[in-house]
Amino acid sequence: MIEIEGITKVYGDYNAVDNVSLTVERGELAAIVGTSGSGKTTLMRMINRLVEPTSGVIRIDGRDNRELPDYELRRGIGYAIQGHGLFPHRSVAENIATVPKLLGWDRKRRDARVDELLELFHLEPEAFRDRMPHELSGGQQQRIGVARALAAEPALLLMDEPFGALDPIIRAKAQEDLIDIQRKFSTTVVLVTHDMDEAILLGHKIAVMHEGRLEQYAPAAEIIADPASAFVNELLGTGDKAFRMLSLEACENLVEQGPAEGEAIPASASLKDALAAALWSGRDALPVERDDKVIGRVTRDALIRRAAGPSS
Ligand SMILES: Nc1ncnc2c1ncn2[C@@H]1O[C@H](COP(=O)(O)OP(=O)(O)OP(=O)(O)O)[C@@H](O)[C@H]1O
Repeated sequence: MIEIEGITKVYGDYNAVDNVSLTVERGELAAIVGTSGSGKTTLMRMINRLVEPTSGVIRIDGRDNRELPDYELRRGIGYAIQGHGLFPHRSVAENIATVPKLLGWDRKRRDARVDELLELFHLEPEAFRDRMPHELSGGQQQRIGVARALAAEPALLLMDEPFGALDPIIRAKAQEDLIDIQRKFSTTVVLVTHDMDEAILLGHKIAVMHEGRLEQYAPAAEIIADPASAFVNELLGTGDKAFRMLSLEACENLVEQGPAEGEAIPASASLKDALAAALWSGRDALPVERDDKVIGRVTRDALIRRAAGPSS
């Protein structure tokens, strides 16, 4: 659990982060979102003390993060950044094993962990462990960057725009990987992004920053239905709200019995994807399937009704 209490960072006479308080529960993913220069990165870097706060306290699992020397604190916290930051003259395996080595893990344990992580990120260990970073694609480098951050099984992972530079397809894959890994290991994650769609997809809670202040900290559904300020509303984009609402729910929540023709949609697909498929294929209803078996249908009318805001 991370408790941020009244944290402020002043540069000159400018409050880059202004009296922010929020708590991230253990095993939760908090997405910090906001415009450029709103203080997202500064706030996150105060958690692992890459930036020292001007005032306020940050506690990690109940302990003030100033109790440990900063290098020791950072060994216990995974950190992944945009552009991955891999060591160019170290192999993939050496990069991933950086923190385990500092922590004194023996060779056998390090090698096993490297292979385990490569497999987790769908990179064949035999083919990848001895490559150098320049022998990888951008998307592969990015995955190695995240694997390195996870290597010592940190309970806490900080990610600063980790998928910012990826193309949309690789980005979607990397986001799925993160969701799987976060669930599997119950890692507490703080992720900085300027992309509201990414925040809604990944965040159990979303922190909206504006000019150093925290405008709202709440689950996505609450932020969409009840934005705390004009700025939050603007960031959500009024025109996109209906679709954002639909993106939060899976088809299985809207399944009904009845006829439907054509290609089925998976029960785990979002309502937004279902509406898109219905509109694109001109169908009034889509079959919904789970484990290759049709379990019912979703209708276009029901999807449209579900997209209506709270005031309608
Ligand atoms: N070391 C520094 N010295 C002076 N000002 C700084 C320093 N680091 C950040 N700032 C300022 O603090 C403000 C917040 O910066 P920060 O990097 O936290 O924003 P951000 O929300 O992460 O932005 P972006 O999305 O563009 O990365 C900015 O106005 C920035 O110029």
